[in-house]
Amino acid sequence: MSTNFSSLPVVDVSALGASGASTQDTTELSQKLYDVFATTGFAYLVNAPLSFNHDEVFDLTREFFALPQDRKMKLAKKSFRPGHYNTYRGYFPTQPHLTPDNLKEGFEIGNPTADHGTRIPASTQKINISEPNVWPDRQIFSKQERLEEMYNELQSLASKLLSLLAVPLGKETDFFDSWLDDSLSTLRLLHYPPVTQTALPGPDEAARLSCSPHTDSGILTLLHQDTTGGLEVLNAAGEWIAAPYIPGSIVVNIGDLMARVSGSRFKATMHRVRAPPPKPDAANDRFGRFSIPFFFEPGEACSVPVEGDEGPVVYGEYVRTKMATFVEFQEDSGYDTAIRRIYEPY
Ligand SMILES: O=C(O)CCC(=O)C(=O)O
Ligand SMILES: [Fe+2]
Repeated sequence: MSTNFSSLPVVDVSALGASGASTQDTTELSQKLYDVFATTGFAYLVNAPLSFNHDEVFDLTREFFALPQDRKMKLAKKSFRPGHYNTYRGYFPTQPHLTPDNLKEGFEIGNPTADHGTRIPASTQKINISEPNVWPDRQIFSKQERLEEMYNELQSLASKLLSLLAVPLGKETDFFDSWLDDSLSTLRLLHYPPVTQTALPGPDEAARLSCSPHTDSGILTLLHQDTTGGLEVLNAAGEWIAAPYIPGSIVVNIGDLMARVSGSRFKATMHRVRAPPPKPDAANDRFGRFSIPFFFEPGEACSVPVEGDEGPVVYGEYVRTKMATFVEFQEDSGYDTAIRRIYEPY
């Protein structure tokens, strides 16, 4: 359980980009990160060393989601299109036939430079977590290379943050290095469509959500969110604290695995997203909220030592156990039949 915070701390990470950062700057940053992960479990990072800004990242996201639905569905995971080979990477559509508090579509990519030649073939595994990425044709989506660069930069930023946590956690400085061999990190573009004004709750009604309360499962998450707002984080008193957009910031939070590795010193804090209201110029802008979480994860074969537990966790097995409970990863999500029922009733 996190502490009783009323807002999220802001951490300046400029020391990560400066080639001449002093040892003192790095030690201070490392202590600061330890403190926020041990209290709120969530923070805003500012001055991160990235080559892209929010405008670029959200223009690219918009370009992807503006593709015609049939082009996006060509990239759909097998659970939505049984004839497809991709089980883990690719597109997932909104699922209005399921609970309404998870209304989102997304596109997920893994390590663009991974060597897929030596991996277990998809046919022997229900979910192939190390499969290659799938992409739209370059003629209809021009930003594949840029997204791959973003993935690599976020992986590098997350790796630097992780390495700073080794010493305050009482580990050797290179403790986490081997974790990142064949890392399974995921970059996920997300679009939460707007809900109608009438579907939004009144002042005394429960929040209408587009992402239900959860903790993230991996090491840590780096999140770009647009200006819409709606992200909320649960404090120890059981209050949902708003985490609005802060210009130029990235939200960071601890995942379940890292909380276990730290012997519960770090907090994997519960969070959720409120449904976005319609845009004032809805006639010209049909989109709701965009966000881009980057889930930083170890390699499939990584043996993760968790404190106070029965033994190390092999990361690939951990992911598969979790995935088996997610409806979008069932062999047949019911998407095709249910969507036909909703849109083609006769
Ligand atoms: O969209 C957001 O702000 C948060 C998304 C999130 O928590 C997730 O995908 O795990
Ligand atoms: Fe999350």
